[in-house]
Amino acid sequence: MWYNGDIELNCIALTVHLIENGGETVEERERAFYVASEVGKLKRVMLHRPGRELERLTIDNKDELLFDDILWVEEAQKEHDAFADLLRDNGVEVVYFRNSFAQVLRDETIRSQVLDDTLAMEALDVPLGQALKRELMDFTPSDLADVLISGLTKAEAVALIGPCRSLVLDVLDPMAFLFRPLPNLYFQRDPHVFIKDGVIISVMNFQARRREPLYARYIYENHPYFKDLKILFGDNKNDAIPYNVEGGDVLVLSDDVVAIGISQRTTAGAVQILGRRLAQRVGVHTLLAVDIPKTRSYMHLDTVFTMVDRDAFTIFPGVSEAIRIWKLVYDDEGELLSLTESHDIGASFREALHLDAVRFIETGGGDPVAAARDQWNDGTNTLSIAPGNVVTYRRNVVSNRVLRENGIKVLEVRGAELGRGRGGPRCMSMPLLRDH
Ligand SMILES: NC(=[NH2+])NCCC[C@H](N)C(=O)O
Repeated sequence: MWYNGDIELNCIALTVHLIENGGETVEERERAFYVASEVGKLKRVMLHRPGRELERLTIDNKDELLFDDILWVEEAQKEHDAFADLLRDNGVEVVYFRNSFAQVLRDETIRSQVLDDTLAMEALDVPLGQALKRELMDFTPSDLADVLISGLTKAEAVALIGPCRSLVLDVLDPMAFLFRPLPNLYFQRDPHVFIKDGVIISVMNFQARRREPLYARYIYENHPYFKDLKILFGDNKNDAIPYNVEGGDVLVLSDDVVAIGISQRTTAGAVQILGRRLAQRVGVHTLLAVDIPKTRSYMHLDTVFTMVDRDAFTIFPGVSEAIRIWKLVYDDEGELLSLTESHDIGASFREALHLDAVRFIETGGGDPVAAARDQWNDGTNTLSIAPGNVVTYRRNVVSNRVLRENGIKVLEVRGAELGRGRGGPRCMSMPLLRDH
């Protein structure tokens, strides 16, 4: 079963243990969320099962919506369900974004604010916006979540509100969107990322994904399950373009070290603000800023570099020469104590992780053609579910073999359709709870 309906999250027991503490019995709740590692045993993850939003893709809009092809939706759903089942079979609890969103939409005030924010992001005229809002307010929370995710065309809007005197409506084709679909939502890694007991709500680089973090923020600010969560970025009006940051660029290496890519999607300015906030709010004092080429095929750091074991990373060799890396160290107040460029990636990671050595396992096993093919199909985008145990797409035959030859346990999932959106198992999952 992939879909647990509206009860999910409410019924994830926040287990209450009664523990003895100096003779006194106190309650301790099991943590609902905490991430201080890239590879510690994965316990809970947020996913989004791709839905009707993918049926909106056409050859004309796919580029703007950040896709390279038109997906066979049913097949993508089957692949995604198999991915979720594999995680469950390995002891990971799966929480669905859509359900959490539907739960916060039960509250009428929140429904109204979400609709105001959604409509304000599109240039609609006021009477049209108001007419739409009136209708959408009457949707069930679950239906409203679906419409907000799958978008609304002019034809659908007209069917909903009836005739409306509006220039905006008149100029649009029937199939044009009044608000856009969110087909990239199944890449859950990007709009939000947990670091310890905090979350970065991303500022997305492209218009096509800007409503994803907006809806995530409503969940984090209102869902009782996320009570006491610290918001690290994205909750004030200055955390906005051009201070972009996307979750695919963030690697939580330990409870004191985070690596962030400077990429097509994340700017150095945002990285520096984040460095200060991470030190002040969640006690992460070291930040490794990793500058990578700014192109679509390497859109995020996790497309060229992921951690597969406590001392091992997989890396796309095509960029290793181009990578530049800086270490930023902060004090508890968020003062920047030092900023140093390093010319040796291995040494930076070894030192930051307090290890004697780190291993780099090359995508494609040193063959440049296999490496480029596998990187494009997310062969470097591995999801660790335990130290030395990763989930990858089956299609990356060479890279999977090389990982195994290096002692990594590889669990494969089909990604023939899912991969056409340019994201792999890591992009599709957002860890909420991991062991250290
Ligand atoms: N963490 C990642 N690498 N995410 C991949 C996201 C792919 C998506 N189509 C986009 O362009 O935004």
